[in-house]
Amino acid sequence: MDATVTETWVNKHRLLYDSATRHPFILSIRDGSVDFSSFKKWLGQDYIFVRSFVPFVASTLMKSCKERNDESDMEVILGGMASLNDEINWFKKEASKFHVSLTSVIPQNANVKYCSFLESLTSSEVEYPVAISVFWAIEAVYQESFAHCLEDGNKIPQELQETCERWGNEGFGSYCKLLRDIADRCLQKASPDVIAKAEVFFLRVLEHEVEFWNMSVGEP
Ligand SMILES: Cc1ncc(CN)c(N)n1
Repeated sequence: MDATVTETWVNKHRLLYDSATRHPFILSIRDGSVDFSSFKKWLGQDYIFVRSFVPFVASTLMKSCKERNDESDMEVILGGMASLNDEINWFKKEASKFHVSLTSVIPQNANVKYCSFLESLTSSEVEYPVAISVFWAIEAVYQESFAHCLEDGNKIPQELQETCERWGNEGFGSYCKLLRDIADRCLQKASPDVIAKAEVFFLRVLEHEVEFWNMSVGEP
């Protein structure tokens, strides 16, 4: 069988894809050497990110409703919104466990840039295949990263086990696969221009994800 569009992208951009999904921060969680102050920094910044992610997902849901497409798209995206609601509550719980005050987190440069990138994609001018591909890529990076942490031989600190399971669990993996199938189905029917645009945005997601991890391990 021919490779799907997203498979082609991942293979073609393997180096960047691996930089996003096998980042030193993730590897340090897996091997237990993680610096807890980096983890706390990531926690506070990611809470802000997830709150900005919600309007983007809502705009993707709107685009899906306007398209004449498979009815199940709506359910999958709606399920994604519900899982983001859980994610927000989880961040609040985790922040209080780690004594991180979410109200005093100052968004760092990489986060601000990533959030404004997402905001630009909420425009109705951005085509559904582009938006759904971006949505898949964002979720897939976390799924692949944390699933890697959980693979055999890990030395995840006990306090971070739940974090890895949140995105590395099988259910989240199946949800990402559904998003990927939707993206591939839309891309298959899209014009060459739209496919090319979606690929560029896929690469930008990977770059933003790398910068986000870098920010978590960086100073201050
Ligand atoms: C930066 C980032 N990327 C992805 C996810 C997964 N929703 C997240 N929480 N944060």
